[in-house]
Amino acid sequence: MSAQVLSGKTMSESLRLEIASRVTALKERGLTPGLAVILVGNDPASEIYVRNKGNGCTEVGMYSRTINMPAETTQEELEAAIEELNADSAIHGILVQLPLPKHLDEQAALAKILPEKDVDGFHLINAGHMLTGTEGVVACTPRGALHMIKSTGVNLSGKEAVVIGRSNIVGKPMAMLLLKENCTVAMCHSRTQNLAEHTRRADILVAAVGKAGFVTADMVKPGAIVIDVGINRVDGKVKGDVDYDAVKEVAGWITPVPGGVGKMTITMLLMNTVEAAERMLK
Ligand SMILES: Nc1nc2c(c(=O)[nH]1)N[C@@H](CN(C=O)c1ccc(C(=O)N[C@@H](CCC(=O)O)C(=O)O)cc1)CN2
Repeated sequence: MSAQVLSGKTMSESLRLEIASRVTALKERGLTPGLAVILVGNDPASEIYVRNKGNGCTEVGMYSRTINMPAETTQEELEAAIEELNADSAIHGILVQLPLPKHLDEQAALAKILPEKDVDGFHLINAGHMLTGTEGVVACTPRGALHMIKSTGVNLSGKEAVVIGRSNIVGKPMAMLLLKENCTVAMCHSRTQNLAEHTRRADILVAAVGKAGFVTADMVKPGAIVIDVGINRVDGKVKGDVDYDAVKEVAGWITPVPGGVGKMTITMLLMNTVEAAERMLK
């Protein structure tokens, strides 16, 4: 039997209704949640994501501001822009769109964002909360992926989860979130030996590799939840890390690309921003 498709579009629509009603409640108390996005340079994909973030804010009734900075921006200029937003009471969430131009120090810039305004969850304080399982801001893509996994209704406790990819943005936080759900988690990466032996044991398989069609049907346990975080451009089309058509025939649940986890990323950013604003009133 073919897998059930977990639609990021459908889940985002209902989550955005919830976010919009929380924004309305905040506005009734005199606070309009505000998100600031810093974009350095003119990477075409980043420009689209940043525009979609602004449109998302408008859709749920939030205030948004985009700070466009030239590709030659210095570290000092970038950090000064962040400091200004830290001090701005109209802004509850700040994010620096990644990747940054090569000459800039990403970690140093992220460290300048006030942890309570870090709606990407990339600040070391929030990464530490993730590691210790304490309350902090959870990175948007893994948070969206976990929401999709939970939507299956499968009891995650004790299940085998395999995450392929060890990035700070997706792989590592994803593994921590699954660990918090009491999964037995394996993190696989480019040096992992006998990768398929690991993936075939997975009840939950998360692919964040960055290679189109990398996960093939023979690597998947029948009935598994397969979450595809990959966004690869092939011949002008967006493809995931999973060989979707073949894996769909083996898995129990699967996320499509496009229209899967990617769609949830911006929705979870809106969720993190409304939550940051709510914390201001507590
Ligand atoms: N500061 C950040 N930078 C980056 C993040 C992030 O979470 N914070 N993630 C990615 C880019 N990203 C958001 O910024 C993002 C990627 C993909 C999507 C999305 O909707 N994907 C669509 C397909 C999009 C396409 O056609 O290109 C989908 O999967 O349906 C949204 C946001 C790196 N940088």
